[in-house]
Amino acid sequence: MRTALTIAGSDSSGGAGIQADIKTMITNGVYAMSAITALTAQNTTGVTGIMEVTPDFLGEQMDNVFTDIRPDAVKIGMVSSAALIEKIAEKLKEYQAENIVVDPVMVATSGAKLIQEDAIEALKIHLLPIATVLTPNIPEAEILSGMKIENEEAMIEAAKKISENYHCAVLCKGGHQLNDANDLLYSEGEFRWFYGKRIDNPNTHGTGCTLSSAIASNLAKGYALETSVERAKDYISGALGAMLNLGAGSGPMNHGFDLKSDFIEKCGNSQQTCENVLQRDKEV
Ligand SMILES: Nc1ncnc2c1ncn2[C@@H]1O[C@H](COP(=O)(O)OP(=O)(O)OP(=O)(O)O)[C@@H](O)[C@H]1O
Ligand SMILES: Cc1ncc(COP(=O)(O)O)c(N)n1
Repeated sequence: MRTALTIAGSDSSGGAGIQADIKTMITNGVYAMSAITALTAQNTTGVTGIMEVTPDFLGEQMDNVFTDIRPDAVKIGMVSSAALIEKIAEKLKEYQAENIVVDPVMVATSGAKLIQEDAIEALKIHLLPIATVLTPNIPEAEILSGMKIENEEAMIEAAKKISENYHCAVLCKGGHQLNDANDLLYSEGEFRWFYGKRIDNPNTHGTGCTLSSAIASNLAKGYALETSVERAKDYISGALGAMLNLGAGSGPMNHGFDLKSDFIEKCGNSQQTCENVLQRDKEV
């Protein structure tokens, strides 16, 4: 069985972070492991507390994983401090980790800041250059590229700039755009759009975590980057289209979505999503 490791923060409400990553990895057919960077006390309405682990303890978790069940892919989510980022980079290099997906989590859907200011610089210096693919949303891509993104041309320009500056592929996610939920992949000088109809679902807690974990799972299974993104986009459309509605704020998605339910009508990739997800379920 193929394996994946998530290095991220725990979300007590189960919608984002480590919990979303593990749910996604299991349903995408890989064995899931975790190295936890911080505990957060949060729910669908907000984050009330963050307790970081020490860099040494994070390193110890990674040592235990890599020296026993080596991950075929690694997903990195919330890492709030520069010292933790440096430790992750050191260990990934030591173990020559492959298929590294970096989701540069900065601000939660609920508005809480999940990264310290100096950690953004550490992210640029230590993690981006070793990433296989980086998955910023639009506000994160604006910070990393230093430019405003107000349309699809600017999305292409920003992704190109980040990719060239940090030598990694960039998937700029369009969930924060006004119209459709189209994501742009810029890799090795080429770009490709992954189109998605905007699903009328206010419960988007953990969409970024879920998408990056689904990409990591597919890379772990040996799919090429473009195919991994395509399959991950189908997965997120299915999970959002299942219209779970829990909690008082922006709620979590349904990872156990049922293909026979009516979600196909609601999600953008329609029949293709259904076929890809059926194929995925067969592989599991
Ligand atoms: N309403 C929606 N309908 C369809 N797809 C969506 C919707 N919202 C987000 N997505 C998709 O979900 C994925 C995550 O995108 P988004 O831009 O929301 O990331 P994010 O802001 O990092 O997520 P998070 O909410 O976890 O912070 C992308 O593939 C995006 O296109
Ligand atoms: C531990 C953790 N990691 C990531 C997010 C971002 O997810 P979202 O933007 O959907 O709140 C979060 N809220 N909590």
